[in-house]
Amino acid sequence: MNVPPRPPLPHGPYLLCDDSLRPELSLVEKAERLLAGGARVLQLRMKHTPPREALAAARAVVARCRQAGALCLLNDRVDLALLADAHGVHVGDEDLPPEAARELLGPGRLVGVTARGTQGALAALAAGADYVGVGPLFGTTTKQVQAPVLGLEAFKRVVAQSPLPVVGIGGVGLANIARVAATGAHGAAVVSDALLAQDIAERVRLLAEAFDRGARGASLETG
Ligand SMILES: Cc1ncc(COP(=O)(O)OP(=O)(O)O)c(N)n1
Ligand SMILES: Cc1nc(C(=O)O)sc1CCOP(=O)(O)O
Ligand SMILES: [Mg+2]
Repeated sequence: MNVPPRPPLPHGPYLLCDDSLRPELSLVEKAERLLAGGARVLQLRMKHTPPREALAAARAVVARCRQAGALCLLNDRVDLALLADAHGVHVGDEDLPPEAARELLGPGRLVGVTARGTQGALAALAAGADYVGVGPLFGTTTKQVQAPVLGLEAFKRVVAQSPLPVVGIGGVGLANIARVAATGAHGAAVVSDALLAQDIAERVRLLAEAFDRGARGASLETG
């Protein structure tokens, strides 16, 4: 049986639709605003949503993403990704191992894995991952991360050495996303800078413009 190839991960801002910020907005409302700003990849991160509500939200958000031509990845939850027909998952050390995620999801969906450095990126490749989320790049208050802040220089080395596309995460926002893009990173994951903005859609547009500016600078540098 022919399985359609998994979609490529788009370059640029990688937006998290998270239930821990802006509780006055539903996850679907957050997703709609992120997508209205042109988000091309969205990760649905639900740490506080009960299972039945999470399944309904996953189905609704995946449907919105598909309508908008964007990818939807589920944070942690391989079961919800399958039930909601999402484009894939993102898993870290406290989740199912990436090999198991790949076994369940098959070859047609994306598996993203958290890495703290180059060794983690090499291990993720061996485990069948499609990309790595590398962080924390800068300080963040969105999550207590049990790993040191990398900073741009160390992050740039990981980008250069990683065999997989790298998405930077942690403290990324409009003030620094161009510099993240200038490292050659494939993407930059943003949670609070987008979701806490008064106009979420406009913030996503600005983040994408700034990422493109930084990436163009990087490609001029490398010829
Ligand atoms: C793109 C991206 N990178 C890293 C993470 C962190 O995932 P994880 O380590 O599993 O932590 P939680 O998000 O589950 O708290 C991510 N979500 N996305
Ligand atoms: C979910 C997550 N994972 C991280 C990691 O380093 O593994 S940092 C993080 C939160 C990022 O939020 P913000 O964009 O608001 O700083
Ligand atoms: Mg996780």
